[in-house]
Amino acid sequence: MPNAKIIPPERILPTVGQNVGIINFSSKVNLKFWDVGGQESLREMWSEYYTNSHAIIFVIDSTDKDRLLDCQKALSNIVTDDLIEGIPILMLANKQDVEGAPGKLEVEDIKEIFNVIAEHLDARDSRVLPISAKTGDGVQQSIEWLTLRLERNKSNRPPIYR
Ligand SMILES: Nc1nc2c(ncn2[C@@H]2O[C@H](COP(=O)(O)OP(=O)(O)OP(=O)(O)O)[C@@H](O)[C@H]2O)c(=O)[nH]1
Ligand SMILES: [Mg+2]
Repeated sequence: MPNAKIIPPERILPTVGQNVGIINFSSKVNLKFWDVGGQESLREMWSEYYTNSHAIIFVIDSTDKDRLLDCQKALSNIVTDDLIEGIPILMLANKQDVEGAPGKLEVEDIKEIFNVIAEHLDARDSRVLPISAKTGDGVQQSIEWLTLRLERNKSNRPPIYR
């Protein structure tokens, strides 16, 4: 994103509380993000956010095959919660910049696995997109996808006007 703040990798620590960020997507649309921790012990807090969320972004480490099953379980728990009924879910296959890691998953494989979970979501929009948080590749497209879905889901979850 052109106006995004870059945080040096050595300053990124596991999230324990929450990080809040705002992206001014256009003159009319501001997106507010709550970045919450993914550690097992912190997951029970996720549902606290559901009623006030307009979308969920689920970030997957594409270089870590061993944690895929864990990701699947976590995502299944999210999508079966009634509190998020109808809201778009974007799954990001992150770390696409890493070449040739032994445990790396192809985006196609990630899509296949996560689409099986997403199939259970009635009319809800969901998508797996490749990104690199490090290089920024794919981030713009992901935000565009999401913004379009938020627009579509406006009557179900109206935006907050300020
Ligand atoms: N190469 C590469 N490294 C990344 C990328 N995204 C994150 N990392 C690195 O991966 C490590 C973990 O990143 P975090 O952002 O802490 O991961 P997280 O999913 O937020 O972890 P929790 O806060 O515990 O949920 C850090 O060392 C990051 O610098 C990426 O796209 N490419
Ligand atoms: Mg984090």
